[in-house]
Amino acid sequence: MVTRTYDNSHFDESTNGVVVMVEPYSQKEQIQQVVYRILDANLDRAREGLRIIEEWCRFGLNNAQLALECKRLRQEVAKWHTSELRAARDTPGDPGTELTHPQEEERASIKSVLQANFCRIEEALRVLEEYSKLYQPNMAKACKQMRYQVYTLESSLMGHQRHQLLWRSRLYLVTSPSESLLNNVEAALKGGLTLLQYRDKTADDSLRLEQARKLRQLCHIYGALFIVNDRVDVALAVDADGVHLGQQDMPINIARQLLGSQRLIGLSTTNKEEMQAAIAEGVDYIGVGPVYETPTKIGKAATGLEYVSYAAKNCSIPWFAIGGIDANNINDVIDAGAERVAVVRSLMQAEQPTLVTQYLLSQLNRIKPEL
Ligand SMILES: Cc1ncc(COP(=O)(O)OP(=O)(O)O)c(N)n1
Ligand SMILES: Cc1nc(C(=O)O)sc1CCOP(=O)(O)O
Ligand SMILES: [Mg+2]
Repeated sequence: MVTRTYDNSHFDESTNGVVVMVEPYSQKEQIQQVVYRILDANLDRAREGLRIIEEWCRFGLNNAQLALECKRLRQEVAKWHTSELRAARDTPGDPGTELTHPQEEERASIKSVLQANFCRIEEALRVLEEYSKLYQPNMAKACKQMRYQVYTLESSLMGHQRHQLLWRSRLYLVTSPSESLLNNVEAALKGGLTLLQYRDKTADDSLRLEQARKLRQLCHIYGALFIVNDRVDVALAVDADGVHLGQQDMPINIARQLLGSQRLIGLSTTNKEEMQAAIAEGVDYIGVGPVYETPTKIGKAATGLEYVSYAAKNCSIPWFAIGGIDANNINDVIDAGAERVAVVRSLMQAEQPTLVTQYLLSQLNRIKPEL
């Protein structure tokens, strides 16, 4: 039976030139087909991932600039998706189509959808970069460039997401050491909390890291922002959304250099001068307090409601009234002009943190529900 020959190396002298049976493809061609299939599959993967991100930028964020950047990248990837590569596709013969990971079947939040798809695009571009070296070295160079452009897009989009959520957050839970730290925090997240700060002034670093990692994971599941108090190194180590600093902590410009422009930096302020300096230094939000004296921060004199009223009139960035605020006095703080508050004891010592979270949020949402 004669099928096909591709080169003279298949001529069999022992049979006097009678071709008995030849491989349908030479080994070189077979490898080439495999490379084409890999390129085709990963071009598809990168294009799909970019489309998923683009849809969020366009419909979720209404952000034309980010959507346009996705579209540009998608078209750039498409340019390399030639008919030659598409022709190598063999979906029925691909054992990978049945393989899914349980994590792919469920996503906890938009943030995880975006992160998973950025990973997918970046991986696909890395595969394309390596295999296209066997195909067209120009394509390898282009894929490398695109991968770096996707990293930049990821950083802008994730930074944008963080800032949006910060502006929308009205209640901020600052933790205190507790046996039921994770349970309390999860209960508050269930009540609608979107901003959490891990604060423990005495834990040793190994416990601090372990707790920070667990809290970050919880926040990730509930789509909330996770901030670390005082420690830029811990924030970076656990990939937190940002850090909260006080007037005596690391200077803002150094923290910014370490954290970059996409992570959040909050600063405590107790008077107008500190507020104006904080805004000038480019922090993302400030604490305004202590409104009332509080055993959680012994030795810091209360600023009273006047500073809250001043912040309401003069602060151009998100600010959180803090210090002694609870379900009984929150309306006084709101009446003085606060739209956002931060609490420790009210939630960390609550018997039902979910209900208290819901109550505090309901009071804060009475004013300007559109935030
Ligand atoms: C939201 C918020 N506001 C203020 C503080 C206090 O920060 P700081 O003055 O650095 O004091 P410590 O919390 O480090 O004791 C805060 N943590 N969060
Ligand atoms: C950690 C902290 N910082 C403050 C500041 O004004 O800078 S007040 C404060 C403690 C707030 O705790 P509670 O809600 O239990 O009163
Ligand atoms: Mg501090």
